[in-house]
Amino acid sequence: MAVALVGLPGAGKSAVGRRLGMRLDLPFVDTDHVIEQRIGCSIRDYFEREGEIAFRDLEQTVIADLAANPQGILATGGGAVLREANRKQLRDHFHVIYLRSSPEDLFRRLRHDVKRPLLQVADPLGRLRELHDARDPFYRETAHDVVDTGRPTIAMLVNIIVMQLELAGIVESGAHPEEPPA
Ligand SMILES: Nc1ncnc2c1ncn2[C@@H]1O[C@H](COP(=O)(O)OP(=O)(O)OP(=O)(O)O)[C@@H](O)[C@H]1O
Ligand SMILES: O=C(O)C1=C[C@@H](O)[C@@H](O)[C@H](O)C1
Ligand SMILES: [Mg+2]
Repeated sequence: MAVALVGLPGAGKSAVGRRLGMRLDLPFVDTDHVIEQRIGCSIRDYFEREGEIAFRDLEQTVIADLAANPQGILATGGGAVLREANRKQLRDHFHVIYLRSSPEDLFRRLRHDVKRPLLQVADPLGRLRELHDARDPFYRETAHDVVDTGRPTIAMLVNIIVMQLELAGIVESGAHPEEPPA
């Protein structure tokens, strides 16, 4: 069983993916972390040094490698869907969930962020709106399911996704009950 999460920067792919992996007792992999391990520096530094195309080439190689042996929960980079090859690899080898968020919600979450290279601009909200408009069709094209992240907490999103995976027959119904609140 392999699930991939797609969505804009800050949609919660890493945060939700990690918790989903714990809930389903599955390994969690984040393509951004795999890339950082390969390049030995932060994505932000790599972007500045080598440029976006070099980063996208590396991202495509990492996604192809992971799709050759799909397993667990995969959080993808926010721009992974920009290349058709990645959209196909993800859709063919994973059950893909689009974590959809409005640019305004993302801006609220990320306004103090300094790690996301595409948002280090004078008008990050405007940038998020542009990214949303440009990428939303690609996320939808890639995804088997769409989950709105505007109101639910991360824990609620994990419950919603587990329910969707049960309905799709990807996860056995009732096999992964919610942890009782501490
Ligand atoms: N539903 C949510 N409610 C509240 N906070 C959230 C929610 N989803 C994510 N966050 C918070 O927003 C921030 C960004 O989330 P996260 O790093 O998981 O995004 P991402 O989709 O992995 O982004 P990127 O594509 O840049 O890697 C984190 O601090 C996370 O805890
Ligand atoms: O939205 C994007 O294009 C990116 C998102 C991050 O996850 C990283 O993959 C990188 O910073 C590019
Ligand atoms: Mg992430």
